[in-house]
Amino acid sequence: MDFKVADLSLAAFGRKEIQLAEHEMPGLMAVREEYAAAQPLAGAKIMGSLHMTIQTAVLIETLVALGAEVRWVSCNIFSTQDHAAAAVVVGPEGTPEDPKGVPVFAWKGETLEEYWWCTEQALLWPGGGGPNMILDDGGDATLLVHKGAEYEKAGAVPSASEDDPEEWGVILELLRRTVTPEGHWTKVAAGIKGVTEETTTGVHRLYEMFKNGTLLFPAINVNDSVTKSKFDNKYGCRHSVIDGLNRATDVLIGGKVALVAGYGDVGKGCADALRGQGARVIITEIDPICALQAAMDGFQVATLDEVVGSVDIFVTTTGNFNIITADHMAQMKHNAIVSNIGHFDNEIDMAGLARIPGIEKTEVKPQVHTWRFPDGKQIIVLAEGRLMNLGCATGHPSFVMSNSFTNQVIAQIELFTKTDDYPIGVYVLPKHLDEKVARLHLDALGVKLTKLTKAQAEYIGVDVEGPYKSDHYRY
Ligand SMILES: O=C(Nc1ccc2nc(N3CCOCC3)sc2c1)c1ccc(CN2C(=O)C=NC2=O)cc1
Repeated sequence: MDFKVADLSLAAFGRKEIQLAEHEMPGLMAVREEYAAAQPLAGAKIMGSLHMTIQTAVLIETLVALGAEVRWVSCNIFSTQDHAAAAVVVGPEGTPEDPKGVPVFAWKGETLEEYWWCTEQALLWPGGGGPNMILDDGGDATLLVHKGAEYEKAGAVPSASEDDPEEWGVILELLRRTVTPEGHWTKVAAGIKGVTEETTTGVHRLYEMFKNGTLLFPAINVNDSVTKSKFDNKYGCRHSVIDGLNRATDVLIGGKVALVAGYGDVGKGCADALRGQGARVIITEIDPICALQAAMDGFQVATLDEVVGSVDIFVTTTGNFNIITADHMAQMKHNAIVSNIGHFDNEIDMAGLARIPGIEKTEVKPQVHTWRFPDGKQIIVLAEGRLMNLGCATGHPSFVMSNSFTNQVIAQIELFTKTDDYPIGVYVLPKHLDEKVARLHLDALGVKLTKLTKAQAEYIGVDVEGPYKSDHYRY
């Protein structure tokens, strides 16, 4: 079995954490039980490009339990947990000397060249050919296959231009080495029944490809399942914003003033968590509906300029850029904590902060820095303005990922076993499957569902077994 990970001797530690995570991932364990006999993924050859963490290890081993052959890479050069990668390669039955698990090509701290080499390796099946399914997070695996096929059709690989990002040059170099006159990537693309995509970035790329007529196989947008995005954004961040703050600082949140920029699902989760810790929470918002919701939920809604000098803890959640500027940071209290948990890394103007004459940056510990101004006042910035729940903690907890990843498994089964029902296009899971994901998590929480009578179901125009809401219902 081919693989490349940091250190197989970490496998035993990884296996112990996988066993703990399985207990907190009831949806995946329930799917293993429900489908064990049917083996719906028998014959599936799944290439996965998704953060190689302990929780993802449980996802991988669920796909294998349902009959799939799997090859895996991480979708971020820093996100691999090396003990998770080692445990997946060794497998539950193997040893570091005799690994019996799944080929993984991932380690924490890959270079860009190594990252794309890993993706290429995971797309090459032993004995030739490629996968017949992709499980993607951010769209890099889908991109490589599409660009390879495109350049084989064009008969040439273009050169990167001056202002292209470095990564694009790395991808073109790989493609220059791997496209063939016989059509290596064209054949790989032709062998793929479909892709299931985890996140907004990858989903956006898929809709763009479908719109411009270049999408080569159908895709299921897992991100927009209610039991994925609502859980990641609201419940995941409600947990991990506190986790990140506590691991990074020993600040007592109770009694302090916390500002949450944005009151979408991420902001709602963060505001709820910070209020739960006893902070007085102020919200900033640009959207009148979200602002009204925040007011109805009992939060003060103000502008950052009005309150910047009285806040102890800042959390940005907007998905926009330059929410907290260098000028704002210059007005902050001494030792104010500044953090971002929004989708991108540019919500806090770190470049502007670094340009302040006389500013002094000091690392307190990894992912925690003080920035001292010439007047002696300093602020504490977490994860250098990047996602603080990933830089300072371990992202979302297992139970939240169980919801996301159960959607992935159900989407893989749907696309692999009912391919003819999915002509090339981008789909969301039908609502009854979204509801199924929720159902699979209820027993673990001791939830007892109430059943509709037939008359009640008819009264509201639904089946007794659901789906219970219209497709445009906002949960
Ligand atoms: O991105 C993830 N993780 C991550 C970890 C460390 C890290 N260090 C970085 N740098 C930047 C440059 O300077 C050096 C440090 S970037 C970075 C990213 C990530 C996302 C979702 C899930 C999904 N997930 C799980 O699988 C389990 N819980 C989750 O949230 C995982 C990791």
